[in-house]
Amino acid sequence: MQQSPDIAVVRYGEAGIKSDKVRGQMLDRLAENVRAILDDRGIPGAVERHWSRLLIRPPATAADGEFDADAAARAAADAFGVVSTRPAITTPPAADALAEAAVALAADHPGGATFAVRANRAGKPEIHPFTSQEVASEVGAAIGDATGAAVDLDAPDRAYRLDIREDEAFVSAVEYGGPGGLPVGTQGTTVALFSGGIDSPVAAWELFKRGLEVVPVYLDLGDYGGSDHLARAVETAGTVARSAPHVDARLRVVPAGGLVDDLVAATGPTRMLSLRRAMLRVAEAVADDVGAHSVATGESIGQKSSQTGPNVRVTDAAASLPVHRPLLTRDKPEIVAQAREIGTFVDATMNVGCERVAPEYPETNATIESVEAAEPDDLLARAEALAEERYVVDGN
Ligand SMILES: Nc1ncnc2c1ncn2[C@@H]1O[C@H](COP(=O)(O)OP(=O)(O)OP(=O)(O)O)[C@@H](O)[C@H]1O
Repeated sequence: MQQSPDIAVVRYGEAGIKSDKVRGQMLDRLAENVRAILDDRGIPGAVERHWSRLLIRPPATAADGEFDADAAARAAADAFGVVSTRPAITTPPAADALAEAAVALAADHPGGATFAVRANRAGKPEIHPFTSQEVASEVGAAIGDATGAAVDLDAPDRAYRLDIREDEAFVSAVEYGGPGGLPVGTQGTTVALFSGGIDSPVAAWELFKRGLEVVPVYLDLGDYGGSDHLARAVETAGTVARSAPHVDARLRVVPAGGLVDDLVAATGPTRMLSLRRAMLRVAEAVADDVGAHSVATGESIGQKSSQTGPNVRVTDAAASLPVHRPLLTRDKPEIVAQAREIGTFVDATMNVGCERVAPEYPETNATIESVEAAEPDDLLARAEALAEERYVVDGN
């Protein structure tokens, strides 16, 4: 019998609790997304939908030993909608076969580590001559005999998992956590204002996580921006898009230096609000072109003067599409921790971009009237027109 993992088992979350029709559509999409990640990373694997899991098996064309179940499981764990993945050994659904596979996996059981066996059985009860609990203790006894390790059912150092179905079973000792959420492509498209700083990449990641296709838009602020600022945006956009390689999430760059220069010359305390309003209009114009239903930012309430409650009202008044702010209620340390975790945190804080455009004494409690009175009359129309000048930068 096979003694090393020959399959990757993929568990999904919320898609599984939808109505049959919606679940079917979501799982087709999830399977497609996992295939795209495997292709993008050059990992062979045939993705199947199967009962309450996706399975990744060796492709029909794979030579012996060419399929790397662990690599497939690790890659699939990046797909939005996936809760966890496990490289596993396929066995017949019989207790002795399950025990043999588990003992094979226990060959590298760390010395002194405790373990538990978790069994999950589906199918008609009469098919298997055991309950989940009975088979778990039988397999547990075999692992204990082979390794001398102690059982800890509450907080084991390692869990051996048995996924038992009517005609086959899967035994695993390793589990990779996925992001959860919904499969990308199931919730339409949004245009995200993307500076490449700490917040907007995390916001884009959160939007992907809820199944949206994200089109990132960067405004090049001319003398207030800089090539390193743009390079950072390209790099972080590429990092976020790695989990959805079949979606066109390349950075759209809009040359906005002239508009910013004029805004700096014309405005004082309300400048950042006018800039944010112009940004929203650029994003809306792009949204119209790409068929997006909304726009998004990385703003968090009260984090900056332009993001106070009253000021958010003023910026939103320039938009007609819904403005999504996935980080609205998040604290900065949490956002920083998440940026590190998803790989978008950039160490050097650049003193470029919005920080340099900001006035010395920014307004924190603006009214729509005061902002409109200060900003150039043609600002929003000019912002819409600028969207036409966008170009695409591919970070990969
Ligand atoms: N140059 C830019 N191009 C596109 N969007 C931008 C740009 N600068 C800011 N934004 C958008 O405006 C939001 C608020 O920007 P601001 O600089 O005030 O805050 P921030 O918390 O530093 O954001 P970030 O960390 O995302 O740069 C950003 O999250 C982003 O959505």
